[in-house]
Amino acid sequence: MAQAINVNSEIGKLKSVLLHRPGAEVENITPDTMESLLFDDIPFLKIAQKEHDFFAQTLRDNGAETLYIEDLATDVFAKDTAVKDEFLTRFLTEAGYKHGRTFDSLKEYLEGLETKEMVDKIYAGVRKNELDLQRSVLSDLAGSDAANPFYLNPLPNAYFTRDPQASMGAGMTINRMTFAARQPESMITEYIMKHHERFAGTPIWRDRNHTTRIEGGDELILSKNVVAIGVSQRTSSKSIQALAKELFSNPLSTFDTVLAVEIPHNHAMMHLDTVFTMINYDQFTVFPGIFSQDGNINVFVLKQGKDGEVEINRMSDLGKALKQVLNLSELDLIETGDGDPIVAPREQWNDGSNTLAIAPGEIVTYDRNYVSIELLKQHGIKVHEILSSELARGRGGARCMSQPLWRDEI
Ligand SMILES: NC(=O)NCCC[C@H](N)C(=O)O
Repeated sequence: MAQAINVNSEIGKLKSVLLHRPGAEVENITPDTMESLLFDDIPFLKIAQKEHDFFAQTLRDNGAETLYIEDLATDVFAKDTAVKDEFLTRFLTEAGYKHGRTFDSLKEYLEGLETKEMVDKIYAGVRKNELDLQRSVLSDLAGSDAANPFYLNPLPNAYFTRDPQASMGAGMTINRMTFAARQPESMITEYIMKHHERFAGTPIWRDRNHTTRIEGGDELILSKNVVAIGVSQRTSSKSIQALAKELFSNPLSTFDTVLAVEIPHNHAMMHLDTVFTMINYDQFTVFPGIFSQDGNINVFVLKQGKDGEVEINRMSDLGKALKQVLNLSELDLIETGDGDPIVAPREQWNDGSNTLAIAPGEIVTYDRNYVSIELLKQHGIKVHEILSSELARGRGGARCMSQPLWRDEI
């Protein structure tokens, strides 16, 4: 079987990447549900799609294959109705439906659609008025569920393909996500990884059947041996340690070091990649707000210890830790918004730190963060600017919107 995934850095030339084009799910965000759906505003879908197409075209123009997760899911379910049936049963069960009237009607409704339409519906959500059940299900009429106009909630964060899974070496983690709003997304990944011929034989370092949480925005591949993982609002220290153990012991893994970086636990900095990205062999973007007054941060170097256990070394200087684990003599940490107390948090909020490297020293980033962009250019970085008026309202940038599947070695 041909290897499907090869990601041994954040910066190797990008050859293949997984995307999701925002769809009807974005138009199912309402002012009441915005917060629980992890949005700060309601994007204008038509423009968001144009911006996303521009992003995808930028990647293709620079030599990357763009694969859409919704197309891969459609391939899987169109090919095998038993797999589609099993997926729907599990999807509805995880959404809280047991066999019975609502479960059966939802399943029948989704099965009755063309497969691509069904996949789009899984993302968009199913409104109650799409099924004719209103007078026979008490929970539709009374109690807290009655207020929700959806039987299946929309998945508007799906265009942030970075998070439900993470390519790592030749394998992948399929993630148990933190919030209910995003948990269903990684089930779609699970079915693609298990059943799409392109991914047959791909090692899964960690699956989603866990109670401890991890999200791809926290998983950064620094080299063939080193991953950095954020201890964040979305990723717990327990899951990092468990993943480290797996990476250190699995013969298919080349990783021997995990750098756990503890960042503030809040919505603006929900993942490590919202405050820190690798853009060249020795250059990184960093948001200064993650450091204490004296410039420190909790960084933990995890290595293989005795008897299959993990050995942990605590540090407080991010630059020193990076130099140590990557064997670098020099390091260029480029501050978002040039470290200005007004510009830095403004540009970080709109994902100025969330750059996607498409080759060493060459990145894609939102056009709106012009102070950071100018600074990056001064540091010798080649910048491809993408449109950001609507996409940014979901609080994620170019790295968040992409899941590399193949990068050339550096
Ligand atoms: N890697 C990332 O930072 N992804 C951005 C995710 C934004 C999305 N609204 C979320 O809160 O999960």
